Amino acid sequence: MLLALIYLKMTDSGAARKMTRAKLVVLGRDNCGKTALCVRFITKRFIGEYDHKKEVTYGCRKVVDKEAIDLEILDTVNKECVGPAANSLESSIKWGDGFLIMYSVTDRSSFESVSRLKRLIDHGKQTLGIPTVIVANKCDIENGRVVRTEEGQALAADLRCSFFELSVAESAVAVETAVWQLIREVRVEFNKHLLAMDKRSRMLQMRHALKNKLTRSKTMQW
Ligand SMILES: Nc1nc2c(ncn2[C@@H]2O[C@H](COP(=O)(O)OP(=O)(O)OP(=O)(O)O)[C@@H](O)[C@H]2O)c(=O)[nH]1
Repeated sequence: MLLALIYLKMTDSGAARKMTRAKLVVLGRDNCGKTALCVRFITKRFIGEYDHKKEVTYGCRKVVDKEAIDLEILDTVNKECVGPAANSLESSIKWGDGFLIMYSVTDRSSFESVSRLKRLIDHGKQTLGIPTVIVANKCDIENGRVVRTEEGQALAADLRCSFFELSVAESAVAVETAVWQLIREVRVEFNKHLLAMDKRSRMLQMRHALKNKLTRSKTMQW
């Protein structure tokens, strides 16, 4: 009874907290369409050619499921996993809350690098279940396709990631759907984390309150 009362008192004050910002990282082999996807998501426009060989972080505010969110989106450049590039990739992974791994259906080596990138994320975060979406791009180039849709689906199922096959060139909606899915998954993780923190802090408060109560009743007996 005493425990229940203390618990009720503490949960009364629990205000709903929302995720208001998130950091997303776009990974994938060169030329698979990472920059095109970031620009398409932010501006809704498709720009054919980009001249960037450096990492860029874009900032934007979007409303997803009626909740505003400030996003930082890191558009990485393709990195081999040796030397200083590996350190930079490691820090990008540590920085991010959610990951979008891209490949092009016209480039088998980009498809083959997906598993390696996912392993690096799992290793960098030291846990499984990090929000990760796999995007197969350039499905508009049907005659240049070398990776079948089913191969992408099977890989994503194997790695337990959401999967989208799309064309950044043809569909702003498809790009938005994929990035929104990632944001939703980041939100789920954020809420899980909050719950775990709340549970821990409630346990500590309960322990503290109980200790005080016991000390007081002992003092009264004297
Ligand atoms: N046909 C077609 N071309 C695309 C699509 N998305 C991107 N491209 C083209 O693919 C090329 C590479 O796109 P980027 O966005 O620069 O690719 P990236 O992954 O950022 O490349 P790096 O900066 O080298 O890492 C550009 O010529 C784009 O116009 C698509 O959906 N369909």
